[in-house]
Amino acid sequence: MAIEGPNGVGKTTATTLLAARLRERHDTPVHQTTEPSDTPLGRLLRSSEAVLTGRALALAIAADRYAHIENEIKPRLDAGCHVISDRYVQSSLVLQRIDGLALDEIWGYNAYVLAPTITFYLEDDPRVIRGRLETRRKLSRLERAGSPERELMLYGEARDFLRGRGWTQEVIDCTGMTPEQVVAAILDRLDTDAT
Ligand SMILES: Nc1ncnc2c1ncn2[C@@H]1O[C@H](COP(=O)(O)OP(=O)(O)O)[C@@H](O)[C@H]1O
Ligand SMILES: Cc1cn([C@H]2C[C@H](O)[C@@H](COP(=O)(O)OP(=O)(O)O)O2)c(=O)[nH]c1=O
Repeated sequence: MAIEGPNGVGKTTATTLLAARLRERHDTPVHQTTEPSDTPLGRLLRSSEAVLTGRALALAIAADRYAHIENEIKPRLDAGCHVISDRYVQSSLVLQRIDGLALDEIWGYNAYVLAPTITFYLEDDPRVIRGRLETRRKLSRLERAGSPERELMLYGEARDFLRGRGWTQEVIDCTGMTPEQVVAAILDRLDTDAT
């Protein structure tokens, strides 16, 4: 499954907590991962954002994603793990648009990825998200170029786009929720699907 949403909404917090709660509940192993991937290529991308922009970044991010799927996600799924990714294709459908690309072009680079069983989109009041970003010491180039309002809007468009392609998606309205409550809402939805 994938956890998505604007910078600062709480993706990493929720992904980590969700992995912990799933580990407590199930015998099935849980693998927590992130994009860009935790590999030399992923780390290179994170440190190159000033010089890697637009189409070059979109292609490099897509290459990292395909390698992530082949080398990490698929083998874990084949071994029977639950895999939770903090960011996935939808991040490209939002961030690469902020970087000047059209949705169709970005999708063209990502069209062969493995569709998640479900994607959770975290949303919150943009003022709350902005308040959190202001406490970060250093914002990335794309964090500075975008805004919580714009990212929320573009995530909505990404969702419409993927709905047309049959992807299973769920919005979690995190307004006023603690991380535990956010994860409880995700687990509720997973339990509903399981019954
Ligand atoms: N539900 C929440 N309520 C209050 N603060 C939160 C919540 N979720 C995350 N945070 C805090 O907000 C900040 C950004 O969270 P993070 O998980 O890093 O966001 P993201 O991965 O989406 O950029 C962190 O300081 C985190 O502790
Ligand atoms: C996953 C993904 C990341 N990125 C970029 C945005 C950021 O500059 C960088 C790192 O992502 P980000 O999640 O913001 O990093 P961190 O975990 O350090 O907060 O990768 C894209 O441009 N497109 C993508 O699809």
